[in-house]
Amino acid sequence: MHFRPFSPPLGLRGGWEGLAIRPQRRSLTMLKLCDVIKTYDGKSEVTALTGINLTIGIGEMVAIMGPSGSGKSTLLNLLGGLDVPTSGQVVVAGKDLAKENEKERSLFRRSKVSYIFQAYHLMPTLKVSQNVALPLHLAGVPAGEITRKVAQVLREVGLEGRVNHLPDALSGGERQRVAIARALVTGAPLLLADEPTGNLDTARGEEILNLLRSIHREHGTTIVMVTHDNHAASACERLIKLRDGRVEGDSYVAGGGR
Ligand SMILES: Nc1ncnc2c1ncn2[C@@H]1O[C@H](COP(=O)(O)OP(=O)(O)OP(=O)(O)O)[C@@H](O)[C@H]1O
Repeated sequence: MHFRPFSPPLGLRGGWEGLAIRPQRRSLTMLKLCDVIKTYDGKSEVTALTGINLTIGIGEMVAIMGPSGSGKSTLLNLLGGLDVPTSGQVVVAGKDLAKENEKERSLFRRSKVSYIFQAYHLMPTLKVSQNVALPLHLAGVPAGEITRKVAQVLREVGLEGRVNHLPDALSGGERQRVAIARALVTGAPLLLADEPTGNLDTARGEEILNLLRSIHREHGTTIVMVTHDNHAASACERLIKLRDGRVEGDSYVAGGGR
């Protein structure tokens, strides 16, 4: 991978915010973290994140890497509103999530954030089309609209021939494509991915990365992906490295995200 150092060029002393490969989107902020600290209470207190400051623009595709225990999952949980910081601010799509109650955060998550995971997390007793339809049913979308949207996203991920299969009858790559279709169907502007290629062989992993890149390009979805894999990270435009709960590096990837 070739990284461009993450420092503003002359004339952009205010920072990267506003600098754009596609300026109409990048000038707007999707995620902003200010002085974020996250500690977990237990027998002894663990500080998982310590003083994170980060801005991610609308339409960016970002990889988060770091050793085990460096705080990647904790960060992803905060970005998705699944957890709140111990102190500091996490603003997602203009909303300070710590100021919302659990019900408001849950409604916010449903419309703005979608997830994919290493282990797919599909409902084993539901067919492909039913798995993909689930978030729309939960949101009370009318049946006709659900049928149309599900067919559309299944076409987009190349699974139109698998609508009536159960997850068990699919390959790992196909299961991840179902999970991506389920993420896509709500039209959420932020997609959080936790090791999305972690269970796949190289070829299947490449297909998933290509699909994510295409979603990012076609829909302008902001994608934040935790990964241990350098190759997966190079599919992104920007790499944020965590170590010991801090941002150790933040750089743009030459040719990433294309
Ligand atoms: N619910 C929790 N309670 C207590 N400590 C936790 C909890 N979740 C995470 N931690 C601790 O916080 C630190 C950061 O954990 P986190 O899971 O965010 O790291 P990670 O970079 O995602 O690790 P991995 O790559 O192994 O998944 C670790 O020291 C972990 O043990």
